Amino acid sequence: MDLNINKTSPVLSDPTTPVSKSRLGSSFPSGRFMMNSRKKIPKLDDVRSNGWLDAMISSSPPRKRLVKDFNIEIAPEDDFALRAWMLKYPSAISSFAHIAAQAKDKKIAVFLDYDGTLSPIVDDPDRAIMSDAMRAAVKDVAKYFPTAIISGRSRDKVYQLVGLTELYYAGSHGMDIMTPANLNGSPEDPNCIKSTNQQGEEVNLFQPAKEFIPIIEEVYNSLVEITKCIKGAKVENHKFCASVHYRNVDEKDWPLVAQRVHDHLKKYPRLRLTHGRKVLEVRPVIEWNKGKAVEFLLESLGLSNNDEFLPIFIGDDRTDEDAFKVLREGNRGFGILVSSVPKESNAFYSLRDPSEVKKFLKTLVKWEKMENSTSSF
Ligand SMILES: O=P(O)(O)OC[C@H]1O[C@H](O[C@H]2O[C@H](CO)[C@@H](O)[C@H](O)[C@H]2O)[C@H](O)[C@@H](O)[C@@H]1O
Repeated sequence: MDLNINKTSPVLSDPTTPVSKSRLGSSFPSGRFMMNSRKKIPKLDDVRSNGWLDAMISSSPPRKRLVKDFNIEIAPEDDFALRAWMLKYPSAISSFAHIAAQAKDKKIAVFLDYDGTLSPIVDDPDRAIMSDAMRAAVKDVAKYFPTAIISGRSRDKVYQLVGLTELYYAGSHGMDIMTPANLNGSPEDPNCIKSTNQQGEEVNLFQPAKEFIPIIEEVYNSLVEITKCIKGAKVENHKFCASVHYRNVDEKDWPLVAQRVHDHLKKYPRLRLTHGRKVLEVRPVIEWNKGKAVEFLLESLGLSNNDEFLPIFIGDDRTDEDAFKVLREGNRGFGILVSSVPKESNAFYSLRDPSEVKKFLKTLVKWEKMENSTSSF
């Protein structure tokens, strides 16, 4: 399908990593590895050599290690690796004094991912429910700091899961951002439209991939179709992107998931694929990601002056790295990676899991309250 891209669109005219070329190899024979009960299981050399399988295997800590992370059993070599990693990405809780020193005389802005950050990773994406205690902690944070959720899920879905009206929401990896209509500094952008939120208030919607809505709908339907015979596979439609989950697929069938998605996406050169935690994310080839969304929100919420504001982004996923990178490279603020196992990251600090995220958010509020009380003397 050929999309009619206008000049103001951030769509890349010459996509650097279209699914049909580059990383995935253009010589992939279509249908060669399609699942067919009468055919032998294919060799799958291509998905291996182009890195898809490695990326899929390393996309989330294996269950055995997660069990270790709950201190049930830690092998000495893992313990050593973890401690070495923690020196590079110190705990945001134990380093709080350092964070507070950086935030001195600045206003913190808080950006939060949802899955794996505010809610624990669970097998069924529809059951990734945030605890009441976490909701209360986020609500409290939003009383003191501008706070936004930037999720890979659709904006409606993440709002439904979080349910707090005091936050800003960006869904579909930042391709769907809602901000109040009355804000100063909302950029005059052709991708911005006026709308109303669920409370009937006027809002601005920034949707840089809106021309992709029909294609995502189409590809979602076909992905459902081509994965329906792979036990455990699940596809989600996030309006501006789609997710193919393989967490519940038997590991021996992961190559089939990869192959089917790969072969299918060859028909869509304007869509690309990124890896999340046991999920393949199908998204438009536009220059837009969570990092751009952070920049957009800082700008439109009037928080972009580095001398006045310190943005913090907390996330657990590869897609959060774009946000960490923007903050690190712009020397603006910093990322906090949520991980219980060593991972290379553009974040500065780490937290092990959502319960530590909650603790960090509470510490932030406590510190801000203290700062306010001492500054009023
Ligand atoms: O940016 P996020 O808010 O972290 O969203 C990323 C993806 O999160 C969800 O999938 C992940 O969490 C699920 C529930 O714990 C888990 O089952 C799955 O394996 C994870 O990848 C969501 O379902 C995806 O659509 C998001 O893209």
